[in-house]
Amino acid sequence: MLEIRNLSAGYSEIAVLHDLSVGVEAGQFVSIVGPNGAGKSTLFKTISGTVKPMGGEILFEGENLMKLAPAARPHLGIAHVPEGRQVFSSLTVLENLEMGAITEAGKKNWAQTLEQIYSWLPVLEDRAGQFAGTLSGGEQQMVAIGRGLASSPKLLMLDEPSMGLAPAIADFVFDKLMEIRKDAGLTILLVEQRVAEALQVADKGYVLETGRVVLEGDGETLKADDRVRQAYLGM
Ligand SMILES: Nc1ncnc2c1ncn2[C@@H]1O[C@H](COP(=O)(O)OP(=O)(O)OP(=O)(O)O)[C@@H](O)[C@H]1O
Repeated sequence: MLEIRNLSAGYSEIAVLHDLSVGVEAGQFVSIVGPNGAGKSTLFKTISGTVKPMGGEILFEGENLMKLAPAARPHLGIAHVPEGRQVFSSLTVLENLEMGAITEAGKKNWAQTLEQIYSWLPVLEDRAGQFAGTLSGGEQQMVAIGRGLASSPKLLMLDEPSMGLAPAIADFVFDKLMEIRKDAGLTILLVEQRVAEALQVADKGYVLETGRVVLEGDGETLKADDRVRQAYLGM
């Protein structure tokens, strides 16, 4: 579904991603883990189009994303749930979800999608009329995920959904992602600093360090890898 080949990207001529290749097949749950500053968010921004690549290729269902404006990419079925949630604070929960339904597929399936979002994340129905800025961090993360789902995507990209959340709430978010993926047959690309949890749920994982893929493999194997255990799991 998503094929990233030899990608280089960065800011003002300074490369942050170097010759990076990542593949995501339809229906897969793929996690990208790595320390602060490794380039995880930059990778997502390059896929979404807010960062311009310096070289390489990004293909989504065979289509060259680099030829498409950032605004066109959600319409192909790519949803980006950004780091730090970025909910619209002065809009209600429902209005935030509606903002996600900007794509043709999102508009067409809206009633059904909203029902499905509420069944996965009932707190959003309970708080539909509440201003998003007044929600807890965990609830705001649900809004951000719900807003991504509202576009009826094929690929849901989540940038550190556990950031700033208590461990129990973070676990809840991971469980929800598994449930949504199973129910909707959605493809998920996750960026996370919670390495153990992210690899636990993943079919495939990549370890990113200073903008390069240093390890890749299926989630279980990577979690058991000595280098991962020592560097990220404190074992
Ligand atoms: N707008 C920007 N302008 C210049 N440099 C940037 C910009 N955004 C990020 N960087 C730099 O790019 C590098 C990678 O940052 P990025 O946010 O992609 O890492 P990350 O792996 O997502 O980190 P974190 O887990 O802390 O969010 C860092 O050195 C960062 O300082």
